[in-house]
Amino acid sequence: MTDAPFTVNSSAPSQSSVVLTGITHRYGPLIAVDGVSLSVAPREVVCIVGPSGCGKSTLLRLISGLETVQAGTITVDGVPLATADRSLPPEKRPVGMMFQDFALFPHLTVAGNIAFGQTDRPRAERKRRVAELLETMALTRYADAYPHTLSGGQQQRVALARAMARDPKVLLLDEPFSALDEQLRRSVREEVVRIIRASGIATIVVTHDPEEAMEMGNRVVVMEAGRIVQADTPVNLYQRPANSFVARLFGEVNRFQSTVRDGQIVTPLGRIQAPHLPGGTRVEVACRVEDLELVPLGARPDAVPVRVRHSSFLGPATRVCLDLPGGASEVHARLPGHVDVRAGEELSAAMAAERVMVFPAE
Ligand SMILES: Nc1ncnc2c1ncn2[C@@H]1O[C@H](COP(=O)(O)OP(=O)(O)OP(=O)(O)O)[C@@H](O)[C@H]1O
Repeated sequence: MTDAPFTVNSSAPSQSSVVLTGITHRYGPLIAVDGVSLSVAPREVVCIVGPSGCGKSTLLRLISGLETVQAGTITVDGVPLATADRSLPPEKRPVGMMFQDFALFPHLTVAGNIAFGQTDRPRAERKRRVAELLETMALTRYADAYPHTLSGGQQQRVALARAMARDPKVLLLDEPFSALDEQLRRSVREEVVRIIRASGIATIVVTHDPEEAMEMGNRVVVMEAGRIVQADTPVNLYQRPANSFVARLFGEVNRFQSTVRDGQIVTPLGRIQAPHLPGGTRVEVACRVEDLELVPLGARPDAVPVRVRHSSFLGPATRVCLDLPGGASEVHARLPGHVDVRAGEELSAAMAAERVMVFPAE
């Protein structure tokens, strides 16, 4: 059984580049960001993930200066960018931002788009930087093309080049791949991550896609209702989620409400040992669908008889919907590959005990 940790670790290991401390932001009566503290180290890619409206974009807008800080502080390399009293204008911040619709200027060429905003640099230096970025992004031969003549992936790289053109200390990417179709998204994502990692710029990516967050981030920050619920490595988020919300964000789970009695928790899928929890504690037991084991009926004494309601072949896995005894509720299992089970078939199901999660009942 996994003990769910309730602490929130949102600090980067060392030498933080971006540090947010106690950021709270309201829109009228609505608290969009609620006491967020977060550090991102140089070379680190941190992904912020959470449902629509949880405050992800507001956080990015506060760092970039598009929104004024009301409470808390934001520093980059120890230099304050914004407090409730003082604020650097967006153009003075060492921050590059890329938006979900790329926001390229249609009347400027690719080179013109990348050069935009570098007016504080001598012309020769600006040209050199644009040429360098065109090469990094494999866009040199499109330098004089206009954005509408480029593919989605190419436009994406122009937008990234523009965000990187002023050599920012921090890159902010807001839903960077949502305008791309599914097939293109994966390859462009890999490309973008490679470029970002090679640049060494501390990067914050906002996404609502947990898989994207896990794939891109050294650390993933989960937000819910304006707060950080957990900030951790993808492995820890999956294996030791702080609560049921985080567990469900990173995969489908079977959930049961129960109460601890005599150091045990009884669920429809068997008993779980919980010697450290006081009797009477209300808990939620969660078991990922891939951690529900199916064996022939009667093959294991600790398994519970179930009846297949239906199954779906998904390519890499087969998802099986099962009725529990009495038909009162259903559970789901996800088995690797193609598994030939038929509706009505009787099997036994058991939770992989070492991976069952127990949370305080919500
Ligand atoms: N300018 C604004 N005025 C009033 N309310 C706003 C404003 N911008 C955002 N909000 C509200 O603040 C909350 C947080 O919004 P935010 O855009 O930061 O969330 P999000 O997590 O980025 O959502 P999404 O994934 O849908 O973009 C939401 O309830 C939103 O409706």
